[in-house]
Amino acid sequence: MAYLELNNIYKNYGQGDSETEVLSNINLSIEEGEFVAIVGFTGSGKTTLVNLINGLIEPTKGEVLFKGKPVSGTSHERGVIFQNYSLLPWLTVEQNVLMAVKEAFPKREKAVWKRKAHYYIEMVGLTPAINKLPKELSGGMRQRVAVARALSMKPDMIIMDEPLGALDALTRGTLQDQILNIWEKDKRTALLITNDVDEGIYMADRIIPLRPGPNATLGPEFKIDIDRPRDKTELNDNENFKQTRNAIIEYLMDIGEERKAKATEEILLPELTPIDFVK
Ligand SMILES: Nc1ncnc2c1ncn2[C@@H]1O[C@H](COP(=O)(O)OP(=O)(O)OP(=O)(O)O)[C@@H](O)[C@H]1O
Repeated sequence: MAYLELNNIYKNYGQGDSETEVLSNINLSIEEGEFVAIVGFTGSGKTTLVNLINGLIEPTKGEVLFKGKPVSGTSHERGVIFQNYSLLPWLTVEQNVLMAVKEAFPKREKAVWKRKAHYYIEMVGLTPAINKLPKELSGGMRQRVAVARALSMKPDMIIMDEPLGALDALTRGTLQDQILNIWEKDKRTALLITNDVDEGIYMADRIIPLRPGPNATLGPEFKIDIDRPRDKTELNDNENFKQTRNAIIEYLMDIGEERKAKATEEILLPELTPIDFVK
């Protein structure tokens, strides 16, 4: 039995004439302890996919199973790191993380909550900013709070919706390593949604492209056969990395071209002769 399973998922938005099928026949199976990355174009339905797995929305057709049971509603078992930091602006760094810890471990005592919160705040390097409000932090720091908050709930599965997209290269690299450390140390299962192929190759065991929508569906998977821990500086000289990267980029470019061709077809207007004006 797979840890997370998506079987024949379809998701439509709107009704009647304005109904659009955003996701079409999505099948995905992730084993316990795996790290899978989904790469996709802007607007292809990545967030819709995350929200379905998280239980925030329901599929129009098909089923999402987590540990063999249908997903219904959100759960602490699945921790999501969103692309916008979604922190509570009136709470400090410590309070934002504490709130999550309390929610995930309601029966523990205050000292345990504090210890857990401080552990994750330290891990993302924010101890010096522990009493600051979100508005006093940089974008990178806010995202680090969001990472600490999601991980502090000790979810069985970490789901990341382009969590690092807005960060500078250095902060992004540091956070990638912190997420990988946690994943490896605690043997979690992880799903990363990204538009950065290199990030996917550096972090994941498998990369699956999400073909552009409407009717977005998953493409063939690419296995990343590169030993861990991976060294970013050495990756560029790694033959396996180069080949995998080229294959994925070629595939994405091909489907990008297909999309462009389709777009041209779709905007062709019917022949309109303004008969009334010719008179
Ligand atoms: N609640 C909604 N109602 C109607 N349409 C929606 C809704 N949510 C998303 N969509 C549409 O579904 C499509 C996919 O959106 P989604 O946010 O899942 O894509 P995405 O790949 O995450 O985009 P981005 O990369 O820009 O974040 C878009 O065309 C979007 O306009």
